[in-house]
Amino acid sequence: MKPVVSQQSSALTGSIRVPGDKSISHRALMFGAMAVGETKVTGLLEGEDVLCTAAAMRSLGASVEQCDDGTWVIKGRGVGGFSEPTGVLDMGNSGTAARLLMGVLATQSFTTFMTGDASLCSRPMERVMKPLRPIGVSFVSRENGRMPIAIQGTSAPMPISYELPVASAQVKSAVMLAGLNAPGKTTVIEPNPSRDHTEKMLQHFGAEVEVEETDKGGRVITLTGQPELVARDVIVPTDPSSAAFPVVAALITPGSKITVEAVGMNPLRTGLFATLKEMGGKITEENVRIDAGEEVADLVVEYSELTGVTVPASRAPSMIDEYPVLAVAASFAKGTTHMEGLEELRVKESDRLAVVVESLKACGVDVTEGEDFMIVNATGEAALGGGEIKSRLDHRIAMSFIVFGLASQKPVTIDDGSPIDTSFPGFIDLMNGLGAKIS
Ligand SMILES: O=C(O)C1=C[C@@H](OP(=O)(O)O)[C@@H](O)[C@H](O)C1
Ligand SMILES: C=C(OP(=O)(O)O)C(=O)O
Repeated sequence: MKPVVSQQSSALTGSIRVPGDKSISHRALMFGAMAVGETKVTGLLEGEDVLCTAAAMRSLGASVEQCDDGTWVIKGRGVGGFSEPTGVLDMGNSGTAARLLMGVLATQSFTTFMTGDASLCSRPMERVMKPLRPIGVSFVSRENGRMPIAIQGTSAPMPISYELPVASAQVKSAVMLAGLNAPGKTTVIEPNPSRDHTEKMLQHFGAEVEVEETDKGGRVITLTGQPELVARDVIVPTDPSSAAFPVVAALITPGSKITVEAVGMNPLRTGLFATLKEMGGKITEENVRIDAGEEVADLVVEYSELTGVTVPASRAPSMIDEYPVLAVAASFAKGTTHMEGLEELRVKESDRLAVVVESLKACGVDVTEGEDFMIVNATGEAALGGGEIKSRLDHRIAMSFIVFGLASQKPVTIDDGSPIDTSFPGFIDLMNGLGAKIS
């Protein structure tokens, strides 16, 4: 346990760069390990979640090394070429690592055992097992589809077509990764588009992936199986989900003006920035460019008097990990912020809906919890603070309430800041470099 105290800070100023994108980093390691040749990755997030993926790839027979200049080099095994690991794969705290790997392992003709920490072992895996079974794989899990699990991969995979019942890039990616090693075409239909890093990066590695928009705003993704993936260099952009914390911190801490450089601006990831602008947040995108196929911009952010808004459910997939920190921004805004379509928050590292509501209440905020919505009422004055927050193995809860404490009247205490290392190593030092008072 690493307790953290966050105190009212004077204006945040300066320029920072947050670490690499977590979603893209996992995929770069996995796809590099399935490609033929040597893949070089720059800007990889060296957070615990991604390091679990690196360790899993090594256990499956790929070579994954970090060079002195910070580049990661992966020597891949080909799409169906992994070897049976001798031990249990430990995916730590990472839902993305576990679920994407279940897709990869579904078509490897051996049995893999997989586990994770207490948070990951409480998260639903049936959502991935259900579409994968018709491909030919079988699973043994704890009750209710919880990890640890055993994955008995098939040597004769069948391609499938699957319509996602929830907007989940992890489920979409698991099906696509299983389809990679099946003959013929695998199709995933998503009613509401989720992050498209798997589609983009598989194309980058030479796979045939077609994406069609439907009349109703959904997407049909078709992958042609059994391509030879060819090693490619990957430049990982910085993570908009990590940029979210300094951005909200600057918006709510009076007098602040900061620049967050080279933020990944994939349109399926930027729902939070759109929402904060609607609330009156002064966020300017400068130097907008395309870096290695992903959109990137420098964000200049100034303290702003925010106003409450209604955030529609349709926006949830593009900001699914950002609701905890949006709820913090809403606590310093004038009026009511109504967030809808939040059912997926209940199955993240913690039940983020319940934990955010409980933590906001501990900090004196007027908040209402519904089955799939949250309403925050605030006056626009500095929120009270003073709460003692339990981070519950959830990095985003820890960082969100550290940000809260920077602008609240009383300090906020977090019982354990160590989960932050899963996605944002160096977070506290980076924030303190801007003038934050976090100890
Ligand atoms: O595919 C990904 O990289 C991710 C997808 C999202 O999860 P779901 O697929 O469960 O929505 C997100 O919450 C997670 O942080 C990363
Ligand atoms: C939900 C998250 O990640 P994962 O599902 O990979 O654990 C997150 O980073 O907020």
